[in-house]
Amino acid sequence: MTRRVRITVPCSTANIGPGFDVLGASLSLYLTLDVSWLDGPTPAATSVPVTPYAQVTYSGEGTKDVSLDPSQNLITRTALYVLRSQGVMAFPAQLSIHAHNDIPLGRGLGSSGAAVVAGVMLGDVLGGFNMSKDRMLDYCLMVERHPDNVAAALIGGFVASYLRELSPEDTEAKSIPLSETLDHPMMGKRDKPPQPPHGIGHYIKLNWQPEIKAIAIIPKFEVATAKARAVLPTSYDRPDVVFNFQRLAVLTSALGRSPPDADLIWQAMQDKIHQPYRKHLIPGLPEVFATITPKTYPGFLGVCLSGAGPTILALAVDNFEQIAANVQQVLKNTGGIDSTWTLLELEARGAHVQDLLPQ
Ligand SMILES: Nc1ncnc2c1ncn2[C@@H]1O[C@H](COP(=O)(O)OP(=O)(O)OP(=O)(O)O)[C@@H](O)[C@H]1O
Ligand SMILES: N[C@@H](CCO)C(=O)O
Repeated sequence: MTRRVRITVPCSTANIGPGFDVLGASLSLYLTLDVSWLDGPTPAATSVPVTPYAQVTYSGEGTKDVSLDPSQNLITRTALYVLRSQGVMAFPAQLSIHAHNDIPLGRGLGSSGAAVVAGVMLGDVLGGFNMSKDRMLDYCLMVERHPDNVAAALIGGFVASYLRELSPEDTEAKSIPLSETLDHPMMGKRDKPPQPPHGIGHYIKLNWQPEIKAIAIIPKFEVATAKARAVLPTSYDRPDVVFNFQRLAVLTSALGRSPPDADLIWQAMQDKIHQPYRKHLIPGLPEVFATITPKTYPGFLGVCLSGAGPTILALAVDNFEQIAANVQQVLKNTGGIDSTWTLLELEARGAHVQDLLPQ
């Protein structure tokens, strides 16, 4: 019998100023997969075709760039990793996947995190594994190593997360799939990749006042996360670390208070760990940070780089159009950068799978 499901994954903003690789919030832009396949016995390891087959179609953001080859596409590669690590060596028969993506790629809104979460959920549903979200997070962290985006996209809401320190054996197992499964031409292999260690990622949902909205000002160019991580130093001075700790502790509570305290939040969203090193990747960013304060716009709460950038995220309870227009103008005038903007809300639900009626 043909089975049909829809997988919905929200975008996410990571860091929110001082919470580098710690804080994430899922927001109301989505990647959806409409999936159908012939539900039946899974192929035995010895009878699998070397090349995985799935009919993949795609619309929305990234249509020109994203590969439709299931052995190249991040979503299908991740799904295959989940399946193969549990002994299911191929996709089911007559698998068809239509991805519709509203999350712009390489802009700091967690497009890769959403693709990884979608891939893990796809592998789970195709294999019928019924994994818990905690276990899915382990799988996500085998592919995307910082937990902030994937934890927020998977769980939903405003999320703080950390990675457990792994034993040497677990660390070894954790390093295998990335190199052997995703970065290598694994699709020709019949070996079963190792499963992730259990409990790699830990998280807690934090309160976020629903009146706080996220204005995403999205420059019309991409910054690859790998490039934006490569510019960061490998060690920091103690005053800079303490500066971030102090603000991070305050911010995790401040965004949950009503009414939000604009002065407290604006200060608490300052950062010395990643934004100063990334500013040359986004011309005009220092001017944006210097120009817009709670004094210049009532209702404005704070501003930061979204994830690794280049999107700028302004939090506010009012004056959304004016704040967005001001950021766009500063980016244009000082950096020569064109941008679009959109108003997003916290998405509390996180990634989910919906059964659809067979056609
Ligand atoms: N829907 C998708 N389908 C397939 N691959 C995708 C999809 N979305 C993103 N990717 C892959 O992820 C890459 C972008 O990842 P990158 O980490 O650089 O940016 P980001 O996730 O948008 O930003 P950030 O991590 O800062 O939030 C794309 O170039 C593409 O390879
Ligand atoms: N915490 C990550 C998020 C980007 O995916 C970073 O800032 O590099």
